[in-house]
Amino acid sequence: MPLPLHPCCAAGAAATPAMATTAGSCNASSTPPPRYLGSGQGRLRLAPAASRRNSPLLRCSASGGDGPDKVLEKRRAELTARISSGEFTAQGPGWLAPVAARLAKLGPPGELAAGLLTKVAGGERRGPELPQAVGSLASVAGEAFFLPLYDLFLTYGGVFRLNFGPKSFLIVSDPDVAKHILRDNSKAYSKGILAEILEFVMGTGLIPADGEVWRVRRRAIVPALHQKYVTAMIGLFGNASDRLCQKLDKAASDGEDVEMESLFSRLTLDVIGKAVFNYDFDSLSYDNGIVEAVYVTLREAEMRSTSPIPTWEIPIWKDISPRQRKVNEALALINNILDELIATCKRMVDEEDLQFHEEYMNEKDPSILHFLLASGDDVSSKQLRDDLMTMLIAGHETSAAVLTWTFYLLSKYPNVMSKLQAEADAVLGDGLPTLDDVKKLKYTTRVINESLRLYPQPPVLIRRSLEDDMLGEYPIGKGEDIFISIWNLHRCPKHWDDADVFNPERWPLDGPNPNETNQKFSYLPFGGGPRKCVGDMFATFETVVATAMLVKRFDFQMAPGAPPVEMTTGATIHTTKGLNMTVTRRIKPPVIPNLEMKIVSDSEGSTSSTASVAVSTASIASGEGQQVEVSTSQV
Ligand code: HEM
Repeated sequence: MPLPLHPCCAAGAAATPAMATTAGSCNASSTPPPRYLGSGQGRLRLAPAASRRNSPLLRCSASGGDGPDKVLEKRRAELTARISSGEFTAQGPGWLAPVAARLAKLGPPGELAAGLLTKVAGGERRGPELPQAVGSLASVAGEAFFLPLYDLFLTYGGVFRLNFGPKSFLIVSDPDVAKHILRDNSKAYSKGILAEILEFVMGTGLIPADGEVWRVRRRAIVPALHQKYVTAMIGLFGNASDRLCQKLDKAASDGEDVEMESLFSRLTLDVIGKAVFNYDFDSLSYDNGIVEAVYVTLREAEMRSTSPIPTWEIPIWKDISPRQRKVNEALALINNILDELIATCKRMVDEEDLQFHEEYMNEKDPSILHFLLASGDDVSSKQLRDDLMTMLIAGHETSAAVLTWTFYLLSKYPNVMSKLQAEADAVLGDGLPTLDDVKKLKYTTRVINESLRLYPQPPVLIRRSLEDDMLGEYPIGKGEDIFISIWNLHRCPKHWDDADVFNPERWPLDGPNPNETNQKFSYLPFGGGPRKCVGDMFATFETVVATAMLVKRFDFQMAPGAPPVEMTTGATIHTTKGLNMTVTRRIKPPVIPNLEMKIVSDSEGSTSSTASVAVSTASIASGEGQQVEVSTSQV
C-alpha cells in the first residue's frame, strides 16, 4: 500500500481478515434475500440489479488521470451480479427451531438440551434472525474492503452478519444502530480487534484504550486542545502550507509534475509533530532517520491491519525477520526521541513562571505535551509516550487523506475549484491566514465537509460488544466484532440526494456546520458519542487553511498520462498509485494604473509610483478559463 495507515479508528478494521472476507469469493448459496435497502422498518426497494449496474451508486471507484476506471467498474458490476445470484447468502439455521421444539417435547431433560442447543448453535433468540452473508478470502482481494461492503449493505440491509470460516463480523450501516453503539450504549462496546492490532505502536494510547485507562486519559487530553491552542495552531498550519507552496512553486517553474498524496502526508506530519510535541520533522524539506522511522512504523501498522496471517506473532520468526527487526529499530528510535522531548519539556515547565489555568499555553511551545506536563498530569512515561504516538498517527494520516481526496475531487469539479479560488482571493491577504480569515472561508469549509462525506477517513469504525445487546430489532451476543461502515452511511441513497455527487452546495453557507447530531448519525466523519475525535476542530482548520492557501496560488490538474486514481485501504483511504498532478501558478492580476496614481521621487532622485486610492478590481481569466474577481493592491 502506498502510505501509512491511520489507526485512529478503522485502521484495523480494514486490517482484519474480515476485510478480505468481504472482498472474498463466496461459497454458501441459497435463495438471495430481497434486494432491499435499510434495516428493520422503512426498507426501500432497490432498482433491479441490471439498472443498478449503470447507476452512479455503484461507481465507488475513483477514476483519475486518463478517465473512468473501466476495470474497477467492471469488477463492481460483476460483484453486484454475484450478490444478486445469492452467492454470498448464508444458509440460515432454519433447522434449529424444529429440532429444538422436538427436544423440548421430551420433558425437562429435553428442554435443557433444547436450550443448550439453541445457545450453542444460534444463540437465544430475542428477535428476528440477522441477515447473513458468507465469504472467503480471495477473489476481490486487493480491492478497498469497504467497497464490497457497500454492495452487501444494499442487498442485506443496515445490519447483517458476514461469515467467513469460523469468524463472523457484524456490518452496521444504519444510523440509528450506529448511534446506539457509539453514543447511547457506548459503555457496552470496546475497540476490540483495533486495540489488538495497534498495541505494538500505540500501547494503551487514547484511540485503542478502553475502560478506566481511556476515561482517565481522555479527561487529561481533551482540555489540551482548547480554543486558544487551536487558534494558535492556525499560524502553524499557514507556515507549513507556505512551505508546501514553495515546493510547488519550484515544481511549477521546473515544469515537473508532483505526487500530491505524499506531499500532503509530509505537510501533515510536519504540522502534527510541532502541534503534539514541538518537534519539527521538516519532512517537506528532506528525509531524515526519524521521518523514515515514522513511515516504517506506520507501514507496519497498515500491513498488520490487512494481513490474514499474523507473522509478527510467530515465535523466533518475529525476532529474526529482517522486517520485524527494522520495525523494532524504528520504534526504538521514535521512543528515544519522545523520551528526550518529554525530558526537555519537563525542564521547560520546571523553569517557567506561568500559572496553569484552563487556557494555559506556553507561547514558545504551545504543544499538547507541554500542556499535559504543565497540568501536572500524573502519568507514567510509557503512557505519555503511547498518547503522543497515538495523536501523531491519528492526526497525520487522516488530515493527509482528506487533503488528497479533496484535491482529487477538485480536479474533477472545476466549477467548485473556481468558487473556491474566488473565495480564497477575496478572503486571504498576502500574509498567513488568521482565525478571522478561517471563519470567513465558509465555502472552503463546505468543500472539506463534503469531501469528508464522500471519502470518510477512516471509512469504517471498529467495535466489540462487551455484553448481550439489541442492534435495532436484532439480538446480539457478547464478543461480537462490529464494523460500522461510515462509507455506507455517507453514501446511503435513502439519506442523501445524488449520494455520489460532490456537491458542497448541499451544505448551506449560513447553516450549521454538519455533524453527527444535526445529521442524525448519517454523517459522522469524526465519529460520535464519548469517543468522538478530539482533533475535529484542529483538523478542520488545518485542512481549510491548506486548501485555501494552495488554491489561491495554484491551479491543479491531473497530470497528463497519470495512472487512474483508485482506492485502497489502510485505515484511511489511500490511492493505489498516488495523486499525480500538474501544478501551475495562477495568473496574477495585472496592476491597472488609475488616474489617481502619482509619480513621486525620493530624496535620492529615483522614482516610484504610489497609490492614493490603492485598490482596484480586475476580472481575470484563471488557468481553467473561468473568470475570477480579484482584488489588486497597488504598490
Ligand atoms: C481530518 C482529520 C481527522 C479525522 C477525519 C478524524 C477522525 C476520527 C474519528 C472518526 C474518530 C473516532 C474513532 C472511533 O470512534 O473509533 C477519531 C478519534 C480520535 N482522533 Fe481523530 N480525526 C482527525 C484528526 C485528528 C487529529 C488532528 C487528532 C489529534 C490532534 C486526532 C485525534 C484523535 C484521537 C485521540 C481519537 C480517539 C478519541 C477517543 O477514543 O477518545 N484526530 N478521529
